[in-house]
Amino acid sequence: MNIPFTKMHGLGNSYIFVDLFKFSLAEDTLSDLAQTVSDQNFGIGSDGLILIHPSEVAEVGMRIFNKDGSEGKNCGNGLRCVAKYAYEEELINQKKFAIETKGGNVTAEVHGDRACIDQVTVDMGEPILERSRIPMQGDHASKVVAEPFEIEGEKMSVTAVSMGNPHAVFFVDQMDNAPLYELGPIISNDKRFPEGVNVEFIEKVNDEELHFRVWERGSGVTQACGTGACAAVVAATLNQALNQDKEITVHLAGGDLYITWASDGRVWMRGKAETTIAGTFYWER
Ligand SMILES: N[C@@H](CCC[C@H](N)C(=O)O)C(=O)O
Repeated sequence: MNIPFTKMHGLGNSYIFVDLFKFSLAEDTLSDLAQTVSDQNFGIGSDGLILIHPSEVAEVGMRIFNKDGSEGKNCGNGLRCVAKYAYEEELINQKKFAIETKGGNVTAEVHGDRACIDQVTVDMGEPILERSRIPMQGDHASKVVAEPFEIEGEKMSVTAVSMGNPHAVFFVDQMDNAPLYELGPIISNDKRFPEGVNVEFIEKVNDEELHFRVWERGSGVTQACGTGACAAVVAATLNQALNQDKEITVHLAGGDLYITWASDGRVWMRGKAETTIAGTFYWER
């Protein structure tokens, strides 16, 4: 099979995008395809696969598959790339439009000329804080804010936020000491999170900046995570480390994202989206 693709990234969080407005893929191939294209030796090399598809409830739809072939429900960096692609490729004519995800619909606005969209703002909607909707085990209606969390003998405290996908946020005094590789994969698969979880370590720099590192469910350490950056700002605000309504600069390994948790409850994300290669992937399953 010859599959036309575009490789794009948001701050180094890279995905192989297949445009299902122009090409079709069978449902039972998607998980294998995600694993194959993501492999840097046998495929193209990426953090996963994103499908851009026609939607009945929005102008365009997005599905995200992680590197291990599991399907996620949302992807902040992917959304900015989908918005750039949809506008540049003339799937959409207006600069502001809705995108369907399995974690809910969002609204994106592209900035720049059709030939070159360099920034995208996304209204990511309201964070979900009830434990059962993260989902996380325990008293279902309660919020998980600075809750004691013991793992591998380490006593930590967790704040859990869903941005359509689950995030467990941990604050550290110094990012260099964050146990990203040691505890990231263990927490991500811990049974307290029945669907797994994206794991973020956050260091507060000042009232307007956070340092951020992530272990993504299904993909491992990545350069950036857009939904994770949103969850981090929500978690920092809930822990009284930040004020609502202020744009916060989140410093990720691959660059900066600008996140606002507005007092009407909605989370806004602004940042870059970039295209690196387009081509054809030859795949024999
Ligand atoms: N990189 C993404 C999130 C991708 C999905 C995630 N690994 C999950 O399984 O929930 C982002 O930018 O938000």
